[in-house]
Amino acid sequence: MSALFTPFTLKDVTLKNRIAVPPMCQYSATDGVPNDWHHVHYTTLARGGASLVIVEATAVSPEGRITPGCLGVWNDEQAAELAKIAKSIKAAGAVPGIQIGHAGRKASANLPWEGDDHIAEGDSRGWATIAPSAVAFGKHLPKVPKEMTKADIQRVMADFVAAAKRARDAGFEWLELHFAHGYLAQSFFSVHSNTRTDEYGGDFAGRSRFLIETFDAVNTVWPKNLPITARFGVIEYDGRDEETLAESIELTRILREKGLDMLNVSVGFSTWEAQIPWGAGFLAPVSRRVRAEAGLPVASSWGVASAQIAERCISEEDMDLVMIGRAMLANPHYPYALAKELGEDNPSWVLPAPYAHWLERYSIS
Ligand SMILES: C=C(C(=O)O)c1ccccc1
Repeated sequence: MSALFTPFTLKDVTLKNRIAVPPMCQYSATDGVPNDWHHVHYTTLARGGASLVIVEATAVSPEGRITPGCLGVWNDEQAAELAKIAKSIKAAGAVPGIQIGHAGRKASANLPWEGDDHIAEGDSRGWATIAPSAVAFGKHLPKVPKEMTKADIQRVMADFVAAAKRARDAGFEWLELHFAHGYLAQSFFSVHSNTRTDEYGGDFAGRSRFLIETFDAVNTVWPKNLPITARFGVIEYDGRDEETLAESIELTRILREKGLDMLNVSVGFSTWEAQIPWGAGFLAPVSRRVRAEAGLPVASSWGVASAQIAERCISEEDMDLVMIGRAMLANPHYPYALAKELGEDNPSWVLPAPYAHWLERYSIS
């Protein structure tokens, strides 16, 4: 028995193995409403043997989308379609998760394959962006956001709460707050983007306040028996990694004390000047440190694309779940291949019975 194919329980949710599909934007919605692309996409992923499928970054408000093609959960029409997706993921044998977020100063962008840059001023497809400070990300995202007022901050937090309620009522059983990748919450935490001088900026406590208050607010409505998690950029690869890691671990400890059940460890992506050491499983040592020093279960991702790396991440306790994204897009049945390579008994039964039956009965190999 491999470590990768052991169950994992958080609160009332038990995952059948340690393989999760992380949120990956599909940029395929209109007005934030899921369509056939999303229904087929998520059902296909869920039938592939992963234990948890997390629906992509779903915006808590129209302005919170990264692009006009992003999903939203700010209205009942969106929630009704998301409920169908949650039901399909569960029926396929995986736990339905969803990531809710706000893109902040990275919002109002073209689709990645249509420029990946801010929509030009005057183009009616775009919209005004908001952020902790009137500081642009730069490069392909030069738009200067409006500095958020206290009223803006309270409104966005209320949007997160409303989004969590809709996700709960839609049947999702795993919530991930998007606190990573240079989007709004991360941009409050990062010195690259937050130059505020009020209580939402400045020192560690000020830069953490939006994330803590948003977590607390969402935690009041999320069911106590279901996991509440966050994806958070704990490192920036910007030359000040030890300071960032120390602050990130401290913030994670605070959130753990307030009820955070798991951290999905990622990169901050707060500056285009980051020198990210891309490579197979490159975040595993960072994930290991956060897990040990913050004292909570962690997941992580990025380059976990072989049976050996995936198994090692779990068996050596670098993380408790491996988030396998791009390899799943390349082969949605990748967990089946992993089970075979790791010598699991009856590997076909990682897949749903209608598939496993045929794979086992007339096995030629
Ligand atoms: C579209 C992203 C997201 O939703 O977090 C993203 C952005 C930067 C790196 C990886 C993923």
